[in-house]
Amino acid sequence: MPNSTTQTNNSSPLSSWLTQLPKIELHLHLEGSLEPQMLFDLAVRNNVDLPYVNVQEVTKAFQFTQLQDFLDIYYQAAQVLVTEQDFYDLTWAYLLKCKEQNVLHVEPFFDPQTHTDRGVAFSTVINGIDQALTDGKEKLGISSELIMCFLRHLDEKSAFETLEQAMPFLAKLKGVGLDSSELGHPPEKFSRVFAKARELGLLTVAHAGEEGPAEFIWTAINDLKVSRVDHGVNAIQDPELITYLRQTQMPLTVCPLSNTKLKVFEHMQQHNILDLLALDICVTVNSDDPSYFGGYMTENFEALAQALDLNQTQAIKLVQNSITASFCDEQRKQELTKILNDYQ
Ligand code: HPA
Ligand SMILES: [Zn+2]
Repeated sequence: MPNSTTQTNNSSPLSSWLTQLPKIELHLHLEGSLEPQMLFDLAVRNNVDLPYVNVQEVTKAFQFTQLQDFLDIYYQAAQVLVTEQDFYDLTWAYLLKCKEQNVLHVEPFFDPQTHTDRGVAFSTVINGIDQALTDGKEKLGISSELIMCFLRHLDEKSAFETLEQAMPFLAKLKGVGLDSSELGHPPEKFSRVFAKARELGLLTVAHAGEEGPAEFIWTAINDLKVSRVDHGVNAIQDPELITYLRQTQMPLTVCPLSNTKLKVFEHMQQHNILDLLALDICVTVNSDDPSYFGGYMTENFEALAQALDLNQTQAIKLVQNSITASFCDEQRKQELTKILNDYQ
């Protein structure tokens, strides 16, 4: 156990302990796990023109410092995803990374409108992803639940059309979410489509309080009736909301490296995740868009260890929170809890 002055590095005891720590990921955009090499490989495979000629140029383009600049690049890169095999390969590569980092259960997001709006069939997207998740369960032992996100910069009509397209595939979906540009697009814009999704038996989550105000967290909870808030770090601006989150144990899926890359916090030392944990809020650690933000699950935990002296007790609590907040069944939750307890 490191003391408060211990600096971790990739070969420190804490670092290898964090790599082997059983983990759960609840906030991951599959399109955000598209690594530069796969981006180039798929561009060649599908004959898609990219504005970059090599990995160095991609790295240079990834120097964004706010959500919208990131999203512009993220949507452009997603254009290389065309066939069912592409969506399979993307998802499978993410699952292999999970295996490497002992991530045992995942609840990834995908953005169908990013693909259907350029002519890719909904079935192509979901079948490729679903087949990889099925194989991930069988061959890697990684359990999963899939969440379909609506793009909040698009209108309600487009979200309804997307839900309609999802109807034949409801058995492959656990829930719906809301992502993309937060400012100017409050959760209540999607109250009716979320109500319809709930009627269909889907759970709901929404990005809120990342760049947007605490008010958006309230409306995600009250209007969209979410089971978890994605990001939610701006809850700290509203003491009443903090009390509510503690009393209800409403989970927040926090993404440390994403928040510093997009300047929600200037430096990791200023990140509030451990303050929220100390306040007994159900915070969890997640990677968001790992190929854009500098790391997967282990790197996010490591960043907290380096900047905020995260200790083993806190890390275990963060994973336990993820198990509690997950959408898997009780039996799987018990299995995951046992694996975590055996690790301690
Ligand atoms: O961090 C995010 N915020 C909003 N939308 C997103 N889509 C992918 N990543 C994000
Ligand atoms: Zn996100």
